[in-house]
Amino acid sequence: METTPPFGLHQSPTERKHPPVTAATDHKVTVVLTRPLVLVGLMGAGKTSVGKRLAAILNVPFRDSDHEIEAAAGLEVREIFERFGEPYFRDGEARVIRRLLADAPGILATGGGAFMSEPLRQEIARSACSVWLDAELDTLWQRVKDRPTRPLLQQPEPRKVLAALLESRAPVYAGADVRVRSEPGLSHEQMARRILEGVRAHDLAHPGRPPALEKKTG
Ligand SMILES: Nc1ncnc2c1ncn2[C@@H]1O[C@H](COP(=O)(O)OP(=O)(O)O)[C@@H](O)[C@H]1O
Ligand SMILES: O=C(O)C1=C[C@@H](OP(=O)(O)O)[C@@H](O)[C@H](O)C1
Ligand SMILES: [Mg+2]
Repeated sequence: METTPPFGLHQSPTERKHPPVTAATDHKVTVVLTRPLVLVGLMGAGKTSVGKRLAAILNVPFRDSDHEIEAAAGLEVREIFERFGEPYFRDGEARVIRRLLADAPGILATGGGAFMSEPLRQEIARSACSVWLDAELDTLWQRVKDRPTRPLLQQPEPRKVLAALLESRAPVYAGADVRVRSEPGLSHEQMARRILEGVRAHDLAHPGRPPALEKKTG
């Protein structure tokens, strides 16, 4: 069983406006998150729960756009949909994500619909590294079916709704920088470590861009 983080983390000097945040150290190697990791994917993919685990491993801030919207509105996502409608929610979601993208680099879990916005995708591409948590319909359904919190699924035949969303959104999620498959049986911890591997592989494959995870020794 893995018990130690893959590496410690120090925020390095970057061009961001926020000061460095000192984080866990591990051995002599430190790693700096130079831009946010933005988790995208359908409801139930694990953006919120795996994202929290990932942030804990890296000892960086965790933010969830749904949570931020709820805190700002003083209402649950379901209530915002009911009282003000989806377009109102999407406006708030875009505003919140823009704000969080400008924040100190950390893990940002988005709501499953956020990445459908072309302008937001462009902003995420400029200032972050996006990671698609890609799970099969059966896996997603098992995870969301008993919860009343997702307004898009509070209708007849919710599994069909989820299937249709997966079909229409998957090609858009596929535009994320990194794709990590969420297979049944993989724990949150294993998923978080897969994400780190994926981001490192993406960094190596794109030497022209500063890496999202910068390794430092000493
Ligand atoms: N890899 C995983 N292993 C086990 N359970 C998971 C995994 N990923 C997500 N879950 C569970 O599925 C449910 C939905 O996950 P959540 O993180 O809220 O997804 P999202 O934010 O993408 O909608 C939660 O109960 C969560 O604990
Ligand atoms: O897919 C979507 O459009 C939505 C996903 C939800 O977040 P999760 O993906 O975290 O469940 C939440 O933002 C809202 O219910 C709409
Ligand atoms: Mg979530």
